[in-house]
Amino acid sequence: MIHVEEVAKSFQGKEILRNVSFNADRGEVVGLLGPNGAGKTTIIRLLNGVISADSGTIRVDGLDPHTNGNDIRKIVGVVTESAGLYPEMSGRENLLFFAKLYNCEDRSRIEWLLELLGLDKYSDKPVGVYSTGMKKRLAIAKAVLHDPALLFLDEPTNGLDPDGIQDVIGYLRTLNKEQGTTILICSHILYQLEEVCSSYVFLEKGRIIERGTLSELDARYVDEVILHVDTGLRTSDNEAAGYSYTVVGENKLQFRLPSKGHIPELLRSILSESWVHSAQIMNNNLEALYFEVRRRSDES
Ligand SMILES: Nc1ncnc2c1ncn2[C@@H]1O[C@H](COP(=O)(O)OP(=O)(O)OP(=O)(O)O)[C@@H](O)[C@H]1O
Repeated sequence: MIHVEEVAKSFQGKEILRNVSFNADRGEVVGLLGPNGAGKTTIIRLLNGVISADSGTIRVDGLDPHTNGNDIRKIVGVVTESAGLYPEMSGRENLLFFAKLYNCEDRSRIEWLLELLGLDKYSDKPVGVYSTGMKKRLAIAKAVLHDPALLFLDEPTNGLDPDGIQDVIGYLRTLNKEQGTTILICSHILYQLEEVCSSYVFLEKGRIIERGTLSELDARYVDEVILHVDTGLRTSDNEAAGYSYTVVGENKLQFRLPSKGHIPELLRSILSESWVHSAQIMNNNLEALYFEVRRRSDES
């Protein structure tokens, strides 16, 4: 669905993207993760045909954004920081206005989207009084009015509280599952969206430093397992089943194990002495992997 190969882009002689290559298959949710200024928004603008690449190949559903920008914009929805909503108009009026503008007026879809995004109760209120989260949700509704096959989201969780983030994750997951929408999400705090992404592309200073699914990244980057066990166990030598531990909180022990294969043996041993309420691997979530990928990239 998205094919990017060896793309380069400079602004005023300054290289912003270099040798950028990645793919997204139909129905995938890809997270594009990188710090401020890495070039994430520039990639969205290239994919959407708003700007052109200096070199390399870009295809969106087989189309070249440089020459087929208008066709691409028919099948793509974009959610950016500036949603371009009219504050004096209600949520419903905004959606109706843009649906007419885009030539896709479908009142039942507008009502469905207002309900899906939890805005039906506020649909008659002016957007000027909406909270940041409500505006963000309305921006998503606006972007998918024409039922796009592809959705690009630039920092969709900026300014949202934890409830708002959970809501956005839920809506994106529904759109992906129910409509089969392929989604590209750009963020510098993407680990909030870990539950919705199927794979990740890591961008740093305009270069792709890593890509893969969470389990592929886990296999590549997690050499030892840092395990936190919530247990009543205490031993005089700070060891359990031959593994040493450090106490990192009330009833919380931290073990460093050579691999996941050692976890059952360790837990069996602890359980024979005391209770265990939980055991959690701390270094294989997206946040931990993100920092590890960047650390190793800095070293090389
Ligand atoms: N039109 C432009 N003219 C000149 N420089 C630009 C232009 N657009 C982007 N840049 C520069 O390109 C770099 C990458 O910008 P971009 O907005 O793509 O980064 P980003 O990864 O989306 O960052 P953020 O997380 O802050 O949104 C920045 O240094 C930015 O100043």
